[in-house]
Amino acid sequence: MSYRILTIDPGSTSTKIGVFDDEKMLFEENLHHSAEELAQFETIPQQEAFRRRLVLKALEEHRIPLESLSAVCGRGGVLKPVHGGTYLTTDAMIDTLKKGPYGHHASNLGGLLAREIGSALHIPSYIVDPPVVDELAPLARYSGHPLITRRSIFHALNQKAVAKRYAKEIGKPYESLNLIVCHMGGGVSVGAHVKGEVVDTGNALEGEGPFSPERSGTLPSGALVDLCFSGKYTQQEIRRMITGNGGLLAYTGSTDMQELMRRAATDAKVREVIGAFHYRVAKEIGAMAAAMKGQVDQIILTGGIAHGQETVDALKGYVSWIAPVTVYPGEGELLALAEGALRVLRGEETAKIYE
Ligand SMILES: Nc1ncnc2c1ncn2[C@@H]1O[C@H](COP(=O)(O)OP(=O)(O)O)[C@@H](O)[C@H]1O
Ligand SMILES: CCCC(=O)OP(=O)(O)O
Repeated sequence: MSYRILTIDPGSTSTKIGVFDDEKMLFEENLHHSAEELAQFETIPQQEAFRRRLVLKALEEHRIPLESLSAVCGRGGVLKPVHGGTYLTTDAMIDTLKKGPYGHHASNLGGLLAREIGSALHIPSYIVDPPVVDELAPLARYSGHPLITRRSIFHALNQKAVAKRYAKEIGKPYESLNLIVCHMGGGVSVGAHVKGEVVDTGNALEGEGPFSPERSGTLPSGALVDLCFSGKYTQQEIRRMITGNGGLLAYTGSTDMQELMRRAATDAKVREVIGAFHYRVAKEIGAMAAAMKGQVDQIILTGGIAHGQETVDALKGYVSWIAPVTVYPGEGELLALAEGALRVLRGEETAKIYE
């Protein structure tokens, strides 16, 4: 039996979609949304109908009859902490994605879009490995103060997908390996994958880990408190410094690593900032190696920035003494969504229920 899956990966400025016949991609498209288009919506969930119309238009343009779809699978979202796997969209999930009690992120739209399109067609809708996959070991939850517990919010979908891809390529089960996966895109996350579970990572969405193109990562807490109470910034402005306007953007005015690499040829300041980015990412990989007591089979670099040879070379220079390095540039999120839905449709896995 063959299945046709519509996959949807919403980002802050685009919605990536793909249609798969089983594992074979029929097409993928990156639907860009301008700042003006999105400015008409006050909240992320309010963008759902606008993005849905564009998704349905793209299906029409690619001559995919809606009745030919077997299931819809979206990337999402910031839910309460859950274990990895494929989740059926439920009313409880939709309520959380709309209200955002655990956080707001464009991926919240993945579940909302999947559910709306799926229920109109009377076909199942799912999400797979949302960013809130939480498999942290007990010790990894300690922050340093009992009022603050560390959270696992990371690029779970792509990290798990590349880790499983590596396992498949070397012919071993994912559950038998110790891997450090480093995702470098608009956000950056580093995960310690021990025998199939991400036992340590951080909140890559808000203020933990290395800085990224648009996020500050961990900041010295005393200095941050001083900024918060300086009277110069609103709460929203501080939050934007941490997520959206932090990291490479704050230092250089750009989130585009390719552009920055070009500028670095003649601009010593930009060269140093890129050097600091590599240094900070490498330190996080080292921290995960320590958490794994040095028992690391492989380090995997992934995300858009892993396309850059300078970054790959710089990181190898810092961390290849820990373990060999494999590079899977870009992100396989659409295929990972299709595979997650297929495992359930084929009966290889039971869809989990978000309560
Ligand atoms: N060939 C490349 N070399 C270096 N950086 C690259 C290359 N291609 C893309 N990037 C960088 O990857 C980043 C975007 O990564 P991506 O995974 O697409 O992010 P997201 O999906 O989170 O928006 C940008 O900073 C972009 O400049
Ligand atoms: C860390 C949560 C997921 C995330 O940040 O994704 P993006 O980098 O795509 O925004």
